[in-house]
Amino acid sequence: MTSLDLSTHSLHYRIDGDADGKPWLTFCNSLGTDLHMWDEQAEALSSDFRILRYDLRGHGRSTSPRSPYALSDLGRDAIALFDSLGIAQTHFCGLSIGGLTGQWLGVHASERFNKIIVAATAAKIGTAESWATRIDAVRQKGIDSLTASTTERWFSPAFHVAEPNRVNRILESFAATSVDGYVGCCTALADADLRSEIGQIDKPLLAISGADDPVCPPADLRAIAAAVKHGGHVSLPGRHIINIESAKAFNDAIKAFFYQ
Ligand SMILES: O=C(O)CCC(=O)CC(=O)O
Repeated sequence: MTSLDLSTHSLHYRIDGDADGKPWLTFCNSLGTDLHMWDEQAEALSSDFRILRYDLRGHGRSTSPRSPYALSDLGRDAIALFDSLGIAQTHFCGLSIGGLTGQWLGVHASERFNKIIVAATAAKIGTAESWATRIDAVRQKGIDSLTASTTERWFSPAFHVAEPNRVNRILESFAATSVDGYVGCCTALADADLRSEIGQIDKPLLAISGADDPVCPPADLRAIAAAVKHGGHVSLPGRHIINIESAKAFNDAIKAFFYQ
């Protein structure tokens, strides 16, 4: 297992693709998932990019520092990983809280990035109240108590019926998420509000929405694309975990963005 040890936690990561001068492309996962949510992107893109994927703190095989976390902590985790691997610049793709991390990085560490993709995210996700309710539920009843509602937000019923293995794989990563890590990321989400800052993002940015995403609807992604200096938006069929539900279209949109 490859991981970076920091003073309060360790970050598990994985690199795919050859080291022969190809540009770096970093993927950052969503709440309650792990780096395997990007398996279909890594497979499609690792001949063109050197792919770095990591598990958010408290997710997958990364350990959980004590909560609360701030969005800036998540951004600094990414920078620490780049520094330790000698990555001066990378493209970045993050979904939901991973996309919020991408926005924070675009504002606060623009020089480390080439192009940025943010998917199924917003400059502010949910409300302090909705996150407090989620934190109470997971603390009192455990992560499994959220599985049914999470599945409904993440995937269209038709996709679940057609692709049960792909859905079940990511639900296994959800079930394996530590309560501390999940709660810590919910605290970061409760406080994060980049609406007044994202206008500073000066790198090309592609915002990808799921047309039926009940968490971050297309209007949220359109707003990000409109706020940044060089933004574009595409909407794909599906709900929140759009890189899995519309994997081929997602990969095609990424390729078009990189090669345009
Ligand atoms: O997916 C995320 O990273 C946060 C947004 C959210 O509420 C995810 C979910 O539907 O559980």
